[in-house]
Amino acid sequence: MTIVYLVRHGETQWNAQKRIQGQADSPLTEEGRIQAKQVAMRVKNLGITHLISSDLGRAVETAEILAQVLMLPVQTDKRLRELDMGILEGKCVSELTPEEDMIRRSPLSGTPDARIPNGESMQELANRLHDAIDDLRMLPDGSVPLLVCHGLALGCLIGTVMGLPAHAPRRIRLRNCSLSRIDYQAGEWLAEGWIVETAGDISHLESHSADEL
Ligand SMILES: O=C(O)[C@@H](CO)OP(=O)(O)O
Repeated sequence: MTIVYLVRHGETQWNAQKRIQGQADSPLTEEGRIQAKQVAMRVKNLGITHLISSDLGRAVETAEILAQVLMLPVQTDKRLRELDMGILEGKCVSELTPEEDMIRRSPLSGTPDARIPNGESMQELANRLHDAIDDLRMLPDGSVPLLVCHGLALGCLIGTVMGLPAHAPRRIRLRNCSLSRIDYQAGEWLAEGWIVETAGDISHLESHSADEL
């Protein structure tokens, strides 16, 4: 069985301002760095063997804090990036026009093939994420990778592992530095494939952690 831990990056300046990042970026806040240290302590004794991060700065910054505790190098994989949110990246949610807000919600509200102009669809996001996790099955036996990734990306990954379509409305909360786990099971009793063990656990965080936009 392959075990994969999933961590959403720590709080960023734009998360705190409710400004849309997507594949744009902003640095962690002080709170975000504290969250990263707390999740690092949580996973310290879980036998993590590989630390793989989205190549966006906020994920790498979180992964580097984990790396100091886990004493592992950080590898990056651009397939773990957040949903490309096209023309809305850099905008504050509170400043969106009603039309822009409708566009923002469209990929998250059950509309197949919806995409923010110049962005990507949830199915395209799901495809690259599943390619990334399927590659993890090629790691040597006993490997336990931890991925540092993003809110919409992890929500889509967990939803699709559970059999929901990529465009299904979001029904899971993934706060900054929440911890999730998926396993690849190949036993006789249960359907072969990825299964969700834990999603969105924040019991290791000592103060407020923000939900996604
Ligand atoms: O891109 C963003 O602004 C948010 C969307 O939820 O994602 P994350 O902060 O997890 O990268």
